[in-house]
Amino acid sequence: MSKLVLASGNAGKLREFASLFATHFAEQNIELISQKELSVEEAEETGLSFVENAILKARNACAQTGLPALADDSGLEVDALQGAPGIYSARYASADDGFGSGDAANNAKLLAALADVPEAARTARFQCVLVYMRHAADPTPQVFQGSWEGRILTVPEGTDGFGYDPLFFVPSEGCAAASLSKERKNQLSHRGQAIQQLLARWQA
Ligand SMILES: O=P(O)(O)OP(=O)(O)OP(=O)(O)OC[C@H]1O[C@@H](n2cnc3c(O)ncnc32)[C@H](O)[C@@H]1O
Ligand SMILES: [Mg+2]
Repeated sequence: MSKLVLASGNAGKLREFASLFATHFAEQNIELISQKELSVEEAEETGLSFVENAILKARNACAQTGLPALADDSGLEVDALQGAPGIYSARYASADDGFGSGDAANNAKLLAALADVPEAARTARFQCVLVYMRHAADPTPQVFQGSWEGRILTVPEGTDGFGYDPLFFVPSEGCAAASLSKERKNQLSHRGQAIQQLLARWQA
Protein backbone atom coordinates (compact mmCIF):
# COMPACT_ATOMS: atom_id res chain seq x y z
CA MET A 1 0.00 0.00 0.00
CA SER A 2 1.58 3.33 -0.99
CA LYS A 3 0.73 6.35 1.11
CA LEU A 4 -0.45 9.65 -0.34
CA VAL A 5 -1.01 12.75 1.78
CA LEU A 6 -3.99 14.89 0.88
CA ALA A 7 -2.76 18.42 1.53
CA SER A 8 -6.07 20.04 2.45
CA GLY A 9 -7.78 21.11 5.65
CA ASN A 10 -11.20 21.49 3.99
CA ALA A 11 -13.61 18.78 5.21
CA GLY A 12 -15.83 19.13 2.12
CA LYS A 13 -12.92 18.55 -0.26
CA LEU A 14 -11.67 15.62 1.83
CA ARG A 15 -15.10 13.93 1.60
CA GLU A 16 -15.15 14.35 -2.18
CA PHE A 17 -11.60 13.02 -2.57
CA ALA A 18 -12.36 9.99 -0.38
CA SER A 19 -15.32 9.16 -2.60
CA LEU A 20 -13.42 9.83 -5.86
CA PHE A 21 -10.53 7.64 -4.75
CA ALA A 22 -12.88 4.85 -3.65
CA THR A 23 -14.49 4.95 -7.12
CA HIS A 24 -11.43 5.36 -9.33
CA PHE A 25 -8.46 4.03 -7.38
CA ALA A 26 -9.84 0.93 -5.68
CA GLU A 27 -7.31 -1.35 -7.41
CA GLN A 28 -4.29 0.89 -7.10
CA ASN A 29 -3.39 0.21 -3.48
CA ILE A 30 -3.14 3.86 -2.53
CA GLU A 31 -3.74 4.84 1.08
CA LEU A 32 -5.07 8.38 1.20
CA ILE A 33 -4.19 10.22 4.43
CA SER A 34 -5.34 13.73 5.27
CA GLN A 35 -2.58 16.11 6.32
CA LYS A 36 -4.38 16.72 9.61
CA GLU A 37 -3.98 13.04 10.55
CA LEU A 38 -0.22 13.60 10.20
CA SER A 39 -0.30 16.89 12.15
CA VAL A 40 0.86 18.93 9.15
CA GLU A 41 0.78 22.67 9.77
CA GLU A 42 -1.15 24.40 6.99
CA ALA A 43 0.84 26.25 4.33
CA GLU A 44 0.45 29.99 3.77
CA GLU A 45 -1.29 30.55 0.45
CA THR A 46 0.83 33.44 -0.80
CA GLY A 47 0.68 32.61 -4.53
CA LEU A 48 -1.10 34.74 -7.12
CA SER A 49 -2.57 31.80 -9.03
CA PHE A 50 -4.30 28.50 -8.25
CA VAL A 51 -1.31 26.52 -9.50
CA GLU A 52 1.17 28.43 -7.32
CA ASN A 53 -0.95 27.89 -4.21
CA ALA A 54 -1.47 24.21 -4.99
CA ILE A 55 2.30 23.76 -5.33
CA LEU A 56 2.88 25.58 -2.02
CA LYS A 57 0.38 23.28 -0.27
CA ALA A 58 1.71 20.05 -1.81
CA ARG A 59 5.35 20.98 -1.13
CA ASN A 60 4.53 21.89 2.47
CA ALA A 61 2.84 18.53 3.09
CA CYS A 62 5.73 16.61 1.46
CA ALA A 63 8.28 18.54 3.52
CA GLN A 64 6.51 17.84 6.79
CA THR A 65 5.73 14.15 6.19
CA GLY A 66 8.39 12.84 3.81
CA LEU A 67 5.53 11.37 1.75
CA PRO A 68 4.15 12.19 -1.71
CA ALA A 69 1.29 14.70 -1.61
CA LEU A 70 -1.72 15.82 -3.58
CA ALA A 71 -3.03 19.39 -3.14
CA ASP A 72 -6.15 21.12 -4.45
CA ASP A 73 -6.41 24.87 -4.89
CA SER A 74 -9.81 25.90 -6.11
CA GLY A 75 -12.27 28.75 -6.18
CA LEU A 76 -15.18 30.52 -7.81
CA GLU A 77 -14.76 33.03 -10.65
CA VAL A 78 -17.72 35.37 -11.11
CA ASP A 79 -17.79 37.29 -14.40
CA ALA A 80 -19.75 40.29 -13.04
CA LEU A 81 -17.03 40.63 -10.36
CA GLN A 82 -14.16 40.44 -12.88
CA GLY A 83 -13.20 36.96 -11.71
CA ALA A 84 -13.48 37.56 -7.94
CA PRO A 85 -13.38 35.92 -5.46
CA GLY A 86 -11.03 33.61 -7.48
CA ILE A 87 -7.97 32.50 -5.58
CA TYR A 88 -9.33 34.35 -2.53
CA SER A 89 -12.58 32.33 -2.44
CA ALA A 90 -11.93 30.79 1.00
CA ARG A 91 -11.17 34.21 2.52
CA TYR A 92 -13.64 36.37 0.53
CA ALA A 93 -15.69 37.63 3.50
CA SER A 94 -14.02 38.87 6.68
CA ALA A 95 -14.80 40.53 9.99
CA ASP A 96 -13.65 43.85 8.47
CA ASP A 97 -16.48 43.96 5.95
CA GLY A 98 -19.09 42.97 8.54
CA PHE A 99 -19.82 39.49 7.17
CA GLY A 100 -17.51 37.45 9.39
CA SER A 101 -15.71 34.46 7.88
CA GLY A 102 -16.52 30.96 6.69
CA ASP A 103 -18.81 29.47 4.05
CA ALA A 104 -22.06 31.18 5.17
CA ALA A 105 -20.36 34.59 5.36
CA ASN A 106 -18.75 34.11 1.93
CA ASN A 107 -22.14 33.25 0.43
CA ALA A 108 -23.83 36.26 2.08
CA LYS A 109 -21.13 38.60 0.78
CA LEU A 110 -21.43 37.16 -2.73
CA LEU A 111 -25.23 37.65 -2.76
CA ALA A 112 -24.79 41.25 -1.61
CA ALA A 113 -22.15 41.96 -4.26
CA LEU A 114 -24.49 40.65 -6.99
CA ALA A 115 -27.69 42.22 -5.64
CA ASP A 116 -28.24 44.37 -8.76
CA VAL A 117 -26.96 41.89 -11.33
CA PRO A 118 -29.64 40.26 -13.54
CA GLU A 119 -29.78 36.51 -14.12
CA ALA A 120 -28.16 36.51 -17.57
CA ALA A 121 -25.11 38.36 -16.23
CA ARG A 122 -24.59 36.07 -13.21
CA THR A 123 -22.33 33.62 -15.06
CA ALA A 124 -19.52 31.97 -13.07
CA ARG A 125 -17.30 28.93 -12.93
CA PHE A 126 -15.50 26.85 -10.35
CA GLN A 127 -11.81 26.28 -11.02
CA CYS A 128 -9.72 23.48 -9.55
CA VAL A 129 -5.99 22.90 -9.89
CA LEU A 130 -4.59 19.67 -8.49
CA VAL A 131 -0.88 19.24 -7.95
CA TYR A 132 0.88 15.95 -7.25
CA MET A 133 4.45 16.01 -5.93
CA ARG A 134 6.62 12.98 -5.19
CA HIS A 135 8.74 14.88 -2.66
CA ALA A 136 9.33 18.43 -1.49
CA ALA A 137 12.06 19.10 -4.07
CA ASP A 138 10.17 17.47 -6.96
CA PRO A 139 11.19 19.54 -10.03
CA THR A 140 8.30 18.19 -12.13
CA PRO A 141 5.02 18.51 -10.21
CA GLN A 142 2.09 16.98 -12.08
CA VAL A 143 -0.65 19.57 -12.68
CA PHE A 144 -4.30 18.86 -13.51
CA GLN A 145 -7.03 21.44 -14.02
CA GLY A 146 -10.81 21.34 -14.25
CA SER A 147 -13.47 24.03 -14.59
CA TRP A 148 -17.26 23.90 -14.17
CA GLU A 149 -19.62 26.49 -15.66
CA GLY A 150 -22.71 27.75 -13.87
CA ARG A 151 -24.64 30.75 -12.65
CA ILE A 152 -25.00 32.40 -9.26
CA LEU A 153 -28.49 32.04 -7.77
CA THR A 154 -30.29 34.83 -5.89
CA VAL A 155 -31.20 32.57 -2.93
CA PRO A 156 -29.32 29.54 -1.57
CA GLU A 157 -30.64 26.09 -2.49
CA GLY A 158 -29.83 22.54 -1.35
CA THR A 159 -28.14 21.06 1.70
CA ASP A 160 -25.27 18.94 0.32
CA GLY A 161 -21.75 19.89 -0.74
CA PHE A 162 -19.85 22.77 0.86
CA GLY A 163 -18.61 26.31 0.23
CA TYR A 164 -20.47 28.10 -2.56
CA ASP A 165 -22.46 25.01 -3.66
CA PRO A 166 -25.85 26.39 -2.47
CA LEU A 167 -25.45 29.42 -4.77
CA PHE A 168 -23.99 27.62 -7.80
CA PHE A 169 -26.70 26.75 -10.33
CA VAL A 170 -25.74 23.96 -12.72
CA PRO A 171 -27.66 24.48 -16.00
CA SER A 172 -27.38 20.87 -17.24
CA GLU A 173 -28.96 19.59 -14.01
CA GLY A 174 -31.44 22.44 -13.43
CA CYS A 175 -30.47 22.79 -9.76
CA ALA A 176 -27.78 24.06 -7.41
CA ALA A 177 -24.58 22.06 -6.83
CA ALA A 178 -25.77 21.64 -3.22
CA SER A 179 -28.81 19.72 -4.52
CA LEU A 180 -26.69 17.12 -6.35
CA SER A 181 -25.67 13.79 -4.84
CA LYS A 182 -21.97 13.52 -4.02
CA GLU A 183 -21.60 11.01 -6.86
CA ARG A 184 -23.22 13.30 -9.44
CA LYS A 185 -21.23 16.33 -8.30
CA ASN A 186 -18.03 14.29 -8.61
CA GLN A 187 -18.94 13.27 -12.17
CA LEU A 188 -19.40 16.87 -13.26
CA SER A 189 -17.36 19.14 -11.03
CA HIS A 190 -14.10 20.99 -11.52
CA ARG A 191 -12.51 18.65 -8.93
CA GLY A 192 -13.98 15.53 -10.51
CA GLN A 193 -12.61 16.57 -13.91
CA ALA A 194 -9.12 17.18 -12.51
CA ILE A 195 -9.12 13.78 -10.77
CA GLN A 196 -10.20 12.07 -14.00
CA GLN A 197 -7.20 13.66 -15.76
CA LEU A 198 -4.92 12.46 -12.97
CA LEU A 199 -6.32 8.95 -13.32
CA ALA A 200 -5.74 9.01 -17.10
CA ARG A 201 -2.11 10.08 -16.54
CA TRP A 202 -1.43 7.53 -13.82
CA GLN A 203 -2.94 4.71 -15.84
CA ALA A 204 -1.04 5.63 -19.03
O1 LIG B 1 -6.58 25.17 1.15
P1 LIG B 1 -7.30 23.96 1.69
O2 LIG B 1 -6.75 23.50 2.99
O3 LIG B 1 -7.40 22.85 0.69
O4 LIG B 1 -8.85 24.37 2.01
P2 LIG B 1 -9.55 25.74 1.57
O5 LIG B 1 -11.00 25.67 1.94
O6 LIG B 1 -8.79 26.91 2.13
O7 LIG B 1 -9.47 25.67 0.00
P3 LIG B 1 -8.89 26.74 -1.03
O8 LIG B 1 -7.80 27.54 -0.44
O9 LIG B 1 -8.61 25.95 -2.28
O10 LIG B 1 -10.13 27.69 -1.26
C1 LIG B 1 -11.17 27.24 -2.09
C2 LIG B 1 -12.50 27.80 -1.67
O11 LIG B 1 -13.34 27.82 -2.86
C3 LIG B 1 -14.58 27.27 -2.59
N1 LIG B 1 -14.76 26.01 -3.34
C4 LIG B 1 -13.82 25.25 -3.96
N2 LIG B 1 -14.36 24.13 -4.49
C5 LIG B 1 -15.67 24.19 -4.20
C6 LIG B 1 -16.76 23.33 -4.44
O12 LIG B 1 -16.60 22.16 -5.05
N3 LIG B 1 -17.97 23.71 -4.01
C7 LIG B 1 -18.15 24.86 -3.35
N4 LIG B 1 -17.18 25.72 -3.04
C8 LIG B 1 -15.94 25.39 -3.46
C9 LIG B 1 -14.65 26.96 -1.11
O13 LIG B 1 -15.28 28.03 -0.46
C10 LIG B 1 -13.20 26.88 -0.68
O14 LIG B 1 -13.04 27.31 0.64
MG1 LIG C 1 -6.93 27.29 1.46
